[in-house]
Amino acid sequence: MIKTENIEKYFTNGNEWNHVVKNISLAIPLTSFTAITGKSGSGKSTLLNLLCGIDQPFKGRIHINGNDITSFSKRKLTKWRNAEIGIVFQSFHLLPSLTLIENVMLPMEFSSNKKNKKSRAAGLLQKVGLENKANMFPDYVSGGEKQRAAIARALANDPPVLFADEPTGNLDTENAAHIMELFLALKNENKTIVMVTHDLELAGKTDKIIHMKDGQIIEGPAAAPRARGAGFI
Ligand SMILES: Nc1ncnc2c1ncn2[C@@H]1O[C@H](COP(=O)(O)OP(=O)(O)OP(=O)(O)O)[C@@H](O)[C@H]1O
Repeated sequence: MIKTENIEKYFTNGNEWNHVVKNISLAIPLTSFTAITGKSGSGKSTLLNLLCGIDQPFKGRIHINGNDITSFSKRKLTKWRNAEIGIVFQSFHLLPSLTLIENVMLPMEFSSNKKNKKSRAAGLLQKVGLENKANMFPDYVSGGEKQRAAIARALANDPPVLFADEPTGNLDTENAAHIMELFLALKNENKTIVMVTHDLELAGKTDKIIHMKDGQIIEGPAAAPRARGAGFI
């Protein structure tokens, strides 16, 4: 279960405070696929960054699979992130000086399991359909291929939970559909996926939509018929 209790986030520009996440309590069950939608500036990425421990709430608690990540030290949080979650970004964040397979192997370097890194990374690239591009550098593959490599990297340490921030934002419709197929397949392999997206059509393919407005969750577009109870508490 991914659970937040009354989380709050403010940003300041030095003069005034911007209340970006307002007292959000939510619960997302494991092995579900949830979309976070809402207008630009509504707080989607900020909420996602809090859920994956990239950022800290000003107030409130965040529990991921029984871990209160808001109680973790920086060091523990980094270790937890590397082992327990995968993150996919809109702009891929691949290291340009490493080949695709080296990018996928990178998180394994910081894991307790360093065995068979290359064959595990090759298996992940095969899973995302990039077995023939393993030795290419990111600058020489397409946007869709970069994102598939980024997903393979997010899966490097076989985390139960994947967070994705606008993973299809830089892709055309066909590539976006391919990325969605991958996420849906991963959900069927019992991964828990939380994805920020502007795209209501893509969001409609998930189990549940969490709709944000002005830092709060509001009742949004209907969830897909196979919704499995992700929601608010
Ligand atoms: N690091 C930061 N410092 C200051 N303000 C920030 C920071 N990050 C986000 N904000 C502000 O918080 C608000 C919410 O931003 P956020 O990126 O979470 O929105 P969003 O819904 O993801 O928007 P978009 O769809 O455009 O990415 C915005 O007003 C933004 O300017």
